[in-house]
Amino acid sequence: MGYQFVKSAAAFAEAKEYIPGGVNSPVRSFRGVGGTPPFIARAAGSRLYDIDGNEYIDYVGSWGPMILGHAHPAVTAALQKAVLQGTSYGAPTLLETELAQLIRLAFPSMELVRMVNSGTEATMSVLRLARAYTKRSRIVKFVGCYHGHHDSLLVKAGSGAATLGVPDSPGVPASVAGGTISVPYNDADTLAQVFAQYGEDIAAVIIEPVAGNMGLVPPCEGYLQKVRDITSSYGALLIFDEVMCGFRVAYGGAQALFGIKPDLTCLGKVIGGGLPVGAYGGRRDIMEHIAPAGPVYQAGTLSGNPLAMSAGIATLRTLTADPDMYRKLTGKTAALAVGLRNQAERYGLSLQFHQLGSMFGLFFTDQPVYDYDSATTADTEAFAVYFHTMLENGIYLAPSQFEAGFMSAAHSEADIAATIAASAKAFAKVAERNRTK
Ligand SMILES: N[C@H](C=O)CCC(=O)O
Repeated sequence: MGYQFVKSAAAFAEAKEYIPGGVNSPVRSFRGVGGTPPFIARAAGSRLYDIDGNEYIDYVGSWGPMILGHAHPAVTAALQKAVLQGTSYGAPTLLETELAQLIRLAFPSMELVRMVNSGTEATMSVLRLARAYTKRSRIVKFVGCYHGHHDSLLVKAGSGAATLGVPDSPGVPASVAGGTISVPYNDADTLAQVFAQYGEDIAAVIIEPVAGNMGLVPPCEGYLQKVRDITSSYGALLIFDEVMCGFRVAYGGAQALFGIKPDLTCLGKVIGGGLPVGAYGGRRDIMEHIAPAGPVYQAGTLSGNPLAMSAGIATLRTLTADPDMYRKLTGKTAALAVGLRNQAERYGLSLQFHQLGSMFGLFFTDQPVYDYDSATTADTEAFAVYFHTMLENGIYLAPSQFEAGFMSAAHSEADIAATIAASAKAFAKVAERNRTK
């Protein structure tokens, strides 16, 4: 008997009566691949369990935060301890300073750190800061990079927006979007041209240094240094959005991996251990413009929430307790990459498989993928066939090839072998579909 989604289908129908599209974030609806999203009942280690009783090896990891796996004992113990002491105070705690210290140890460029509640909030706040600090108005972003859903950055966005084909959402005022210039990722020449034209009015460049929201697209060699040089020469700030790749491609994120020092950095996901959190930080002279140290207003009732801080601290301390943690994460992800590539080759499929640290991405195209346009040469129908075959064989992937996959410390060699075996079946189906279409 294969996987059944009877209870999930009923739950989805009921959810649509109360929640727009039945979900609280569009990508969860499976709109890009079709079908019913499994409603999840619980998770442990590398596994998800849905309300129909199906079990999955999970490579979504709640879209990145679950680097230790689900319900890791260190995280659940920290949460159990914290919850008994109250869930929110709206007042300073020692936990906030402790997490800020851990973040600065990992990301020395973040001399001061402000906690917020999501990655969107971090990128939204950091743009206000950049505009205030530089007294300039324009922002540059990269086509296909996604920095959350606030107005200034929901312009040529990746993630759910690209998946759904609505890169510019209705409701984003033209006057706001007009202040954001979008340029292709991995193309330093176009960035230089934009600066030649608008450089005196560009407050900041915001970039996912490893683009995880158009699938996984790493920077070309030397590219980030060029972006750093261009921004510095015009006095614009360089903002690394490491919400996704921070603590993923290396403990110190892309800035440690590639040796580039941004002026400001945004974090989220891993630093909350699965609870809602975000953070931004950077050069002290810039961050001291944030209220109450300075005049740039930004606030939050739940910012620095003790549960989120506790889960984040437990996660970062567990990550550093094992000196071999990142070598193992990278090794497992590489083993998955090799296995998938071999299976794809066996079925005569041309795929682009990218991997960096514990992140990976897979594109059904024979073209090299280095930016949004090349990513969208990928065959989304082939991906949908692959995705559903994987799901029905117990492998839970992001329901879009324009989203990265994530390995966790909890994934075992047996999990990886099972994933490669399921991929053989899925690639066979894609090859069959290609023959008959
Ligand atoms: N790519 C998005 C965030 O990282 C996926 C999560 C979402 O949109 O719900």
